[in-house]
Amino acid sequence: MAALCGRAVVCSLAGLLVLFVSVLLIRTYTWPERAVRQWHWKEPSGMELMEEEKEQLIEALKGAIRIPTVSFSEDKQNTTALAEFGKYIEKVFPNVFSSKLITHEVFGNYSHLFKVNGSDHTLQPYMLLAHLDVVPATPESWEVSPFSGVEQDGYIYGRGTLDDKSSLIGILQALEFLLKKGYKPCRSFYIGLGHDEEVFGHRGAKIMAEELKNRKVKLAFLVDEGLPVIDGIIPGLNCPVALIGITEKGSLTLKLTVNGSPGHSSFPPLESSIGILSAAVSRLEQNPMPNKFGEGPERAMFEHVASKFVFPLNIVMANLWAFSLVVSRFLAQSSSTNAMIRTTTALTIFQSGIKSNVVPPTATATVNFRIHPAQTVKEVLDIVRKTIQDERVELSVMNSFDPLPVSSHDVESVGYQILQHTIHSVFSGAPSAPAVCIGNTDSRYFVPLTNNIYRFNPVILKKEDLNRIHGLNERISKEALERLVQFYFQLIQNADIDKIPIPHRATHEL
Ligand SMILES: CCCCCCCC/C=C\CCCCCCCC(=O)N[C@@H](CC(C)C)C(=O)O
Ligand SMILES: [Zn+2]
Ligand SMILES: [Zn+2]
Repeated sequence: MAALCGRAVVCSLAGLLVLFVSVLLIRTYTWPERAVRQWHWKEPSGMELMEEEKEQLIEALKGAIRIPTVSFSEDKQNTTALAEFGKYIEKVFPNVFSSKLITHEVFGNYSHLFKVNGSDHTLQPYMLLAHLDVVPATPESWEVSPFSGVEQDGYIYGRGTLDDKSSLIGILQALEFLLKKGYKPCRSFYIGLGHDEEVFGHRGAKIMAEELKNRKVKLAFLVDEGLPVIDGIIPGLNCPVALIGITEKGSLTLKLTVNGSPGHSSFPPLESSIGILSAAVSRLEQNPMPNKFGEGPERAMFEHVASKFVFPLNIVMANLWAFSLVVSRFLAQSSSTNAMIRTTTALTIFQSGIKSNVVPPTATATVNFRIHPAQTVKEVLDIVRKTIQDERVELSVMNSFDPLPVSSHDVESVGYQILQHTIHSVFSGAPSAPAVCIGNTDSRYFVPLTNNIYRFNPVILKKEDLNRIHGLNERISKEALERLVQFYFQLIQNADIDKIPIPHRATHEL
């Protein structure tokens, strides 16, 4: 009898195992199935750049890099360089500045807004954004001078080659080439070039967005800087994947202050302001914010590209219902993937002390949190207070905003589809996936103008290149720059698609 029962249990377990494995395999090899509306795309013209055009483009970027448009802080920018940059683009892109189709305005002295008037006024306009300011660079740590625009081994080096002068030059150069070829857009579009993105964009993009809102402009979609085409960044993902930022994380910057008792270092207080503050920031770093994998759009990103993972990770990614815990733990291991799954905590400034034998009265620290889409500023603040648990540490909010709304990214979404189609054709069939942009962009000021904001940088980035952004030896290959221009060249033409998509056939596609 016992043997019979034992056999029944074994059989049931075996049955369950077979069922489990079948579900995994079915979901892996038939899912995700998404009925994709196929649109009638017109073939954009002039995909290949001529040698002369390539040369013009490379020189245009090098010249832009040589103008040190550095933003140090909101009140400290290289305004001479910002003004020079305005004159520079006017010289390098004469057709953009003289075309009868285009109007040009300057905001906040150094930001530029262009409107390219299309022929079909029934189509809602769209907008391309980029910025001309850059973060500072420490020349002594670079292999080449950061503002020399030097070319080495097929790369152009310099601050801004990735963030964001490449996109700025790419957009204007694509438009310049199109105008030269006699192209006239159907759909109107705006180009916004902010001059203070790196220091919050209050005088550039924010003012431009407010003015467009006053003019009652509504945008079909907006494309700004953001996530790249990642290559080799997620282990096991065996092809380049374009990440389209459909939302961006919120941000909270806190100043922590401890006022202690100052005095002679020969009879120090039992607890100094530095000691109390150090313990507080250490607690914040040692206790990361909760892992939120699966509660925001990051889960859809992995599902979109599940089939591109190597075996057996393809099975794991297609079955996050079963494996999300293990995947989230795995993603927490590296800084770039960790940023996707939780609110991050970055200790960025620590200040105290003036002399080795003086116990300082005050210690301050700045902590910057990037808020996961499933959390809010308020929730993060509550966790911070509970984690520090020390009344002697005063908290003050320097700036904060909640995560941005999630833009539409379904088969009916005109902007997303235009972007996805353009990426597919320019990046040799690379799949794209909706994702959370971990940094903040000027595009957040345009939320009142459109529900469809996409943050995408049309450049392939490898793991070893990630730290070049805002880091040392920032560079772009000449090939990548050409591809970036082709991207905008095609995007502008693809955006002329009719506002009502024509159903063609349904298929299964990423
Ligand atoms: C699944 C893991 C994929 C991880 C991919 C990570 C790729 C990271 C590459 C680029 C980072 C995105 C950068 C987006 C633009 C950020 C621009 C910026 O620096 N903005 C400032 C704004 C601030 C208000 C001054 C910022 O600090 O965020
Ligand atoms: Zn940028
Ligand atoms: Zn930046």
